[in-house]
Amino acid sequence: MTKVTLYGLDASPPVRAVLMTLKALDLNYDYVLVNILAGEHLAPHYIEKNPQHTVPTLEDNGHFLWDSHAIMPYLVDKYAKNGALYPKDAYQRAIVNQRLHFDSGMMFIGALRNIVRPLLFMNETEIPQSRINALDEVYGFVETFLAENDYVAGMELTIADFSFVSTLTSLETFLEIDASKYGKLTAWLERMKQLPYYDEANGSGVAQFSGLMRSKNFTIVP
Ligand SMILES: N[C@@H](CCC(=O)N[C@@H](CS)C(=O)NCC(=O)O)C(=O)O
Repeated sequence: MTKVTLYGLDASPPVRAVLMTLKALDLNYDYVLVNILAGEHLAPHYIEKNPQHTVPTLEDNGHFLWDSHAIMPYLVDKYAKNGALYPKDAYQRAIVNQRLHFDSGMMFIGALRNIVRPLLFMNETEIPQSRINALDEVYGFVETFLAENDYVAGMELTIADFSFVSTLTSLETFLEIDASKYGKLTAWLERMKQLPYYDEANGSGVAQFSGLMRSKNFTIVP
């Protein structure tokens, strides 16, 4: 029987995106905690697996792969009974890829990491308002993606939804999603929360993330 190993911790958004994929595919997996807050990702045995020392990392049959945006397509291509989560049609797949790049570059690095890294690793407690404004811009883009779609890359659930929901629910720690302004985004979030594996794969981890951030007693400054 197939068994893969995921290295990570629940507070990490890209780890949660991979957890949602594993659950959606109903795959057997081992989960190895890598506590990046305690520096465990810098241990030589972890760097041997992933020299970029990020979480998540996937181990499959002696092979190592990192970056959630590479891991999720791999899992679907290799293990899904059907390709719905990562469509085979070239155009549909390209749309999913575009969304994955949007998450990777604009939402995760451009918006979230810009806020989180100084709080967690540089002992800063003030967040410039301009970084919060970047979140509003992101919410606006996602609202546009959802204008005529039930899910972020079309009418069907895909791995792009897993990336988006893990990042967006984390961004909410810093800027609430205003339902009157972002109706489609709010409705999609509710749809995602109905998934049977949502709480286990994303809900509890995002609560940990949010608690950790709030423990830094940050303030937003002009
Ligand atoms: N694009 C990567 C981002 C991975 C990432 O930056 N993870 C953070 C935790 S959320 C991390 O491992 N930080 C520790 C480090 O960069 O050394 C992905 O989607 O997997």
